[in-house]
Amino acid sequence: MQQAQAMIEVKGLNKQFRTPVVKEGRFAGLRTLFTREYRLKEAVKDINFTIGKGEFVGYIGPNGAGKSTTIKMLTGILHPSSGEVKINGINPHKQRRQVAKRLGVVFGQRSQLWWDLPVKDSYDILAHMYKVAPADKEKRLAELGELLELKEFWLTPVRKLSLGQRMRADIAASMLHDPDVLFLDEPTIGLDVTAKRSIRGFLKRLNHEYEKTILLTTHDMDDIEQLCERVMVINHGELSYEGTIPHLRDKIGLPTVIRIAFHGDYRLPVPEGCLFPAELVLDGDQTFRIVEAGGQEVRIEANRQQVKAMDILRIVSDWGEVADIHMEEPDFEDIIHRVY
Ligand SMILES: Nc1ncnc2c1ncn2[C@@H]1O[C@H](COP(=O)(O)OP(=O)(O)OP(=O)(O)O)[C@@H](O)[C@H]1O
Repeated sequence: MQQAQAMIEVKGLNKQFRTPVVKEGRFAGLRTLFTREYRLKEAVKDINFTIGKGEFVGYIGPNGAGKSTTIKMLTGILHPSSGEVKINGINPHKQRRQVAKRLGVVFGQRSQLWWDLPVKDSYDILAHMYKVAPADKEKRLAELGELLELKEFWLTPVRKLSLGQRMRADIAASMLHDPDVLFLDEPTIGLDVTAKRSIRGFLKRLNHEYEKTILLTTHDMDDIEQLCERVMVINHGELSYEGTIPHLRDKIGLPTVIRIAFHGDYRLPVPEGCLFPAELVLDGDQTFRIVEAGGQEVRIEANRQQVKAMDILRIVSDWGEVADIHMEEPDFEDIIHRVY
């Protein structure tokens, strides 16, 4: 298999912050000023990863885990304490301007557009700042206008846009200079379900059709599940997981819940008066658990890596006449909660 061109390369990345220890008691302010005692905060510890061209990768972790610190080092805003970052072969700290040309950044919580100006005027200013040639600007705005459906609010001042429109306008702004890599920070925060769905649709198209490499930080696990093929989890400054979402599901191994409704009587293969949950061992050491049985419904839990859905169906059909069967895969939020 051909290896994708590396777009983001991070090797042995560390960032420590030195913050003054604040004294307590009388004259605390003065004593803090003069004692020069510092506390070291290791915000990012020996992080290594590579993101290939055209990948859509999630970067997640609890509050204060080190996500923003990493992104700031990737964009060249922060200088690493040690380690190396390359964006399409360029070092963002040493060649910040060249890297800025290759990067687009979207912050869900703040806009890069001018609040009182019509959307179109913000694009004129940004195109000028990024030195985008007028013909290229017109071509890109025509494409982005169609992709992100900007025309309906082209002449509206940014402060009058809905949050969903503002996010679309901001995504277009980040794309104006045709960057290779996009950093998205909470791009769907505060949006209603319809606006979220449309933003996710646009982001998918940017990734698939325009081959943009995207690194997404968010606390919205639906964004991650629906958009990212790969996820990196950072916790206390260290990468605690890196891989695909299905692999993460398998690794955490939360069970699938299966609800079976029976027509009429059914007989469970457990002793009379047995307390639930009851473990059942099948051929070949596979196990699943009957968690609850009441009325016409039985609830079981199984690890789908061990027990196939067809085996479960075959087994429960021996207990009685199955009227309905319903499977609930483990919730992604619950899986992530285990990783955090
Ligand atoms: N300039 C700074 N000076 C001192 N400590 C800092 C500084 N910036 C970040 N930190 C600390 O580094 C750690 C990582 O912070 P960071 O902002 O990277 O976390 P995060 O994962 O982005 O969190 P969130 O999800 O809340 O945005 C935190 O403990 C934070 O308090």
